[in-house]
Amino acid sequence: MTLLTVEGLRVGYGKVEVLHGIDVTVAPGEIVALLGSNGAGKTTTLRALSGLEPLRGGLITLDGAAIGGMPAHKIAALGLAHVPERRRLFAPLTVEENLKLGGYLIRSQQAELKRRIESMYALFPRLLERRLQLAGTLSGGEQQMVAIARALILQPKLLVLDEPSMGLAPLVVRSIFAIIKRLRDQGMGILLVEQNARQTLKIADRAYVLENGTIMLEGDAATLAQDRRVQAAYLGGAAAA
Ligand SMILES: Nc1ncnc2c1ncn2[C@@H]1O[C@H](COP(=O)(O)OP(=O)(O)OP(=O)(O)O)[C@@H](O)[C@H]1O
Repeated sequence: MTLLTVEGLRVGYGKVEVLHGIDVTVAPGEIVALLGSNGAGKTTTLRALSGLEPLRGGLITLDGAAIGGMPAHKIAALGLAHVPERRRLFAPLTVEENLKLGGYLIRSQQAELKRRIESMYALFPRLLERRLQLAGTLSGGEQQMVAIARALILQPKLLVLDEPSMGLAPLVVRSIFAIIKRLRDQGMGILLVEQNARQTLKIADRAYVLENGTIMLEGDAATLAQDRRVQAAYLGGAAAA
């Protein structure tokens, strides 16, 4: 069964086409990595899936619903949650206020929203300790936890994450990746954009390598980690440990 199907996705900015017809699938309970160097089109792909960039061509299906071209809030309501690059929290608001904003689509159901926020504190106990702290004063790792928790409030089927490890210490990256694995094990589909190819290929089930808006390689993550082209371009030339 496929949760997300992307076929022939084309996106551009002005006169420049950035994605030249890419195909991606994600199954429930699967971590799929999207790797590629700077400017390859990874962020653009995630933004197009979430309805934040208009499509120039292609089909996107989420759990059987054609979502390509829908407005972002409708796509979110159908079960796709996006954790954007650099987290984009509301810095002058508290942790809890940020989580409440994540639940905007269920804001009329106060008891349910409260229950879901409590479940986020169970997943990220650190956020319970910091619930009244302003998001802008949190550490980078704590901010990433808020960004993920905020996306999870709507109980998505598919979570797309844009470089969650960016700027974080290795220990913090490990704990964020452990949470991502846990979500996968609960049946969520995960599409993960990362520059940190070595660690990402260790937790991913499958991966795609995007270069200049085209998928150059795809396959199961363990096989790609052994691929000489992937090792040369993304793993510093060394065999993946
Ligand atoms: N708003 C925009 N307007 C014009 N060009 C853009 C815009 N956003 C991205 N681009 C261009 O589209 C291309 C793909 O960018 P994108 O951010 O998707 O790449 P990326 O793979 O996520 O790179 P990085 O790893 O550096 O974040 C780049 O050439 C970039 O300059």
